[in-house]
Amino acid sequence: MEDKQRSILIESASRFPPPQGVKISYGTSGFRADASILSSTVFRVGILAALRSIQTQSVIGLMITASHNQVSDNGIKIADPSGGMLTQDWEPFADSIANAANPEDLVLLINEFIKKEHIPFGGVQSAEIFLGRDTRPSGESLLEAAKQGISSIVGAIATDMGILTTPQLHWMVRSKNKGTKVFESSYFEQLSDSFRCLMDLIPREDTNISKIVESLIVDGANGVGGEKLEELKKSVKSLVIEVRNSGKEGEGILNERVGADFVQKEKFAPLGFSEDDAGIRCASLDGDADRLVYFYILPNSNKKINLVDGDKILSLFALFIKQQLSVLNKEEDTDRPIKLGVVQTAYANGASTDYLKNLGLEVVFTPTGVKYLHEKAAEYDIGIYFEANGHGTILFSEHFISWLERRTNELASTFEGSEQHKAALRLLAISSLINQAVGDALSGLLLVEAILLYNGWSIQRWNELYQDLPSRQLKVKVADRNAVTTANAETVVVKPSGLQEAINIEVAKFPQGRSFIRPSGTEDVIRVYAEASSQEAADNLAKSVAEHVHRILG
Ligand SMILES: CC(=O)N[C@H]1[C@@H](OP(=O)(O)O)O[C@H](CO)[C@@H](O)[C@@H]1O
Ligand SMILES: [Mg+2]
Repeated sequence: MEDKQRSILIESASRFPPPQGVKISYGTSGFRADASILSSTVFRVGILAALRSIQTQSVIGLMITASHNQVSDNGIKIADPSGGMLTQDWEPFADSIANAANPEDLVLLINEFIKKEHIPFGGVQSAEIFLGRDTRPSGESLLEAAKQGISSIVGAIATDMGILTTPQLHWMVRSKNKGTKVFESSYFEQLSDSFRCLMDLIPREDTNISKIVESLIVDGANGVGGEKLEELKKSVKSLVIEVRNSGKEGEGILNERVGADFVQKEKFAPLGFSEDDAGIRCASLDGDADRLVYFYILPNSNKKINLVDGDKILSLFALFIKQQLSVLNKEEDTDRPIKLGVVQTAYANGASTDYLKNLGLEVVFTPTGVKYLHEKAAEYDIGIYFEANGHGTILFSEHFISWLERRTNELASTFEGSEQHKAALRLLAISSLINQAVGDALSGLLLVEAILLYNGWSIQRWNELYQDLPSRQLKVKVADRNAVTTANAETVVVKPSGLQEAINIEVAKFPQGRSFIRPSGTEDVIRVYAEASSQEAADNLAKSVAEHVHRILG
């Protein structure tokens, strides 16, 4: 490293001292903590992003958000050139620089890493980083810290893309690196055009549209998603969407008893909804709009809901895509079978997995965290992944898209307007509607709406695809959550010894029982999940497993 570069780094890093006595770690999706201790982390991630941009010769994204966490928290997520999450190989480096005690140690770590990764550092170099942030008040000063980190690498520039949802920023990074338009207006246009295309392909004669025309009510978690949905609404006139908790001044606090995480975990209507909404199709976004769940309020139930979670969104998508593929390939065999795969985590409700397998689909499991699901889904021609909490998308391989485009053109010239042609057009529209970079509540919502309209289904009909097994999630605070290691997509505890045996004994006591534990990657707790044939049984199983965790880990 040249002296000039070194002194810029030392000087700027000294303005962002790390918090004393706190270890910050790169979690399930980036760094997250109380906003007041994050400026040095964000500054250092700015440096990392610049190095990643130099190495990949591509634009990198930094999103300042703490998603569904409380408003006083914040965090930073990194988008790689494809628009996906930062490559896992770089996570240890992120961890180590975030915790470097002083500017000298920081420079040392950077130097070592540049050599190890053969980053073409020094001389003439350029790097560009797109920055986005959600609506948190701490976002502005953290944005400044990120900019300072970026500009402390010679040749690196930061481009502020403004207040965005996380998936919008990932989409922009992906688009920029593919050489397509990156404006926010282009994002909205792509979504609304492909949605309209799906609408136009609904067979008029057998739609039961009248059944579900009543408006959709969306809980925006008082965050950025509500605001953006108001924008998107303007160009999808065929949908009647009412946005509540939209983040407007005075409407409520970000993620406080609102949002997808609250709705999914509590199975209770968010603030701003009442018994008057009973039976109506409702959806909820999380604080940075990368999660989506649906629900409807049960009448006379004190705002209890039936939750239509990520597993059911996944099932709706998988069923529709499978149907379209079978129409497309009806008469002649294609040159090769199309590989359709579904990716879930251990948190997926067992009933959803059974349902998907009964449809004849290939279902695979990965550890928790979208980075794992996304990577796995990318192995298929069409890979559909969702976490139960509502984060997921559908990935179409480049190879499959090219094949589909060729096929669509062939069909247009031979069987224009045929069912096969329409199925091909629908699949193409889906590939453009659904975010290819990362799970996106806004694009997911439009696809759900399009499929419900196509099927003529109410939310109640959709919910009946299968019945969830009762489940319970608990958190247990322990001395050191990292003492737990797991295997088999986190379903088996390897360490500490004896714990898995204890869980097995509990599980065997309950019909349809299933339970697993794992250390959270975003909170300092052990998570316990249990499923059984009745709610009482699931609650009891979770409780007894939690007791073992407490006994063994203290
Ligand atoms: C059970 C659960 O919902 N876990 C969530 C949560 O991770 P944990 O590692 O469980 O804290 O936050 C992640 C990031 O949003 C999300 O990917 C994941 O699914
Ligand atoms: Mg989120």
